[in-house]
Amino acid sequence: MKTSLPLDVSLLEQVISLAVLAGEAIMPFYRKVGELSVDTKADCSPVTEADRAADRLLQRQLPLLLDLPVLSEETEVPSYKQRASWTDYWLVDPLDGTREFLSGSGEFTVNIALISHGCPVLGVVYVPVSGVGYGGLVGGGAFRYESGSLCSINVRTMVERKDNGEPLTLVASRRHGGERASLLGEALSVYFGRAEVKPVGSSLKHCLVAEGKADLCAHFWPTSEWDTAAGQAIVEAAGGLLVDTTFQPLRYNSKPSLLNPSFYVIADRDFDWRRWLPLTGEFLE
Ligand SMILES: Nc1ncnc2c1ncn2[C@@H]1O[C@H](COP(=O)(O)O)[C@@H](OP(=O)(O)O)[C@H]1O
Ligand SMILES: [Mg+2]
Repeated sequence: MKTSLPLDVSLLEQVISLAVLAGEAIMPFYRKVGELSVDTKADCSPVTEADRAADRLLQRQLPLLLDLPVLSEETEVPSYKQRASWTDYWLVDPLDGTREFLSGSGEFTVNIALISHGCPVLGVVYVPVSGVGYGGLVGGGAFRYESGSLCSINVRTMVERKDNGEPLTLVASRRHGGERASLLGEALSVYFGRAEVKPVGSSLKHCLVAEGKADLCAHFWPTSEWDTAAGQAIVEAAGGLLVDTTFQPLRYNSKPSLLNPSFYVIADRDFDWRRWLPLTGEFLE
């Protein structure tokens, strides 16, 4: 379905600027992370004042760019009846990877996506600790942001990977479903000679695929729609895919639950991954 939103690089740059501001709201808390009080949400995941500070900023600023509803991990989710009428909306995880934030690993991100007709059409993932960001306009290119400038990024093909002598690189959650990702890595190494499994927190996983540093991400643990939407836009804009285990792209706001199924992020969309990947995605550890 064609969107009527004014999608261009200027909008993407403005969203990146907001993600940078959200990062600036988070960083003072990160510098004194040992002193932060941590609350636990219904899904047992942690939340802190840093998540809430970034959320407040994005709730205020995003509608000034495009006056649309904002659905966020840190704000009460409207009923499905109410949400179902939305054609376009902002979908936000103000601090993705809160466990990584608390551990001090730096692998946490600000995720902002624009959804139109159930599909991510624009996405930004920003890493406050490094100051590096990623942006994607589906059909309009993907970019890496650093020190105020953007450069184009693309996924790598399996042939490019092989020609460069790189092992097949699989990224997976640092904390969830690790056993299953390791087994998949072992199985793939039988076919591809060498396969490395890299544990990475948050949506950085998707960005490593988008910028040609990884070939695959396998996520066999529940996530919510705000965890994947921005990364999906970036990966698709860079030429890749984010699909469920039947190889259908993830859709958004299409059911009462906001939980995603298991998914794969795929760099080379023309490679016959169906031959090599498990086609069931039960959330097994
Ligand atoms: N049981 C569960 N249900 C829903 N989402 C879950 C979950 N366990 C983990 N997640 C999501 O997975 C994200 C972390 O993914 P990863 O392990 O790949 O880094 C968390 O993001 P937050 O840190 O934003 O809460 C959280 O939203
Ligand atoms: Mg998250």
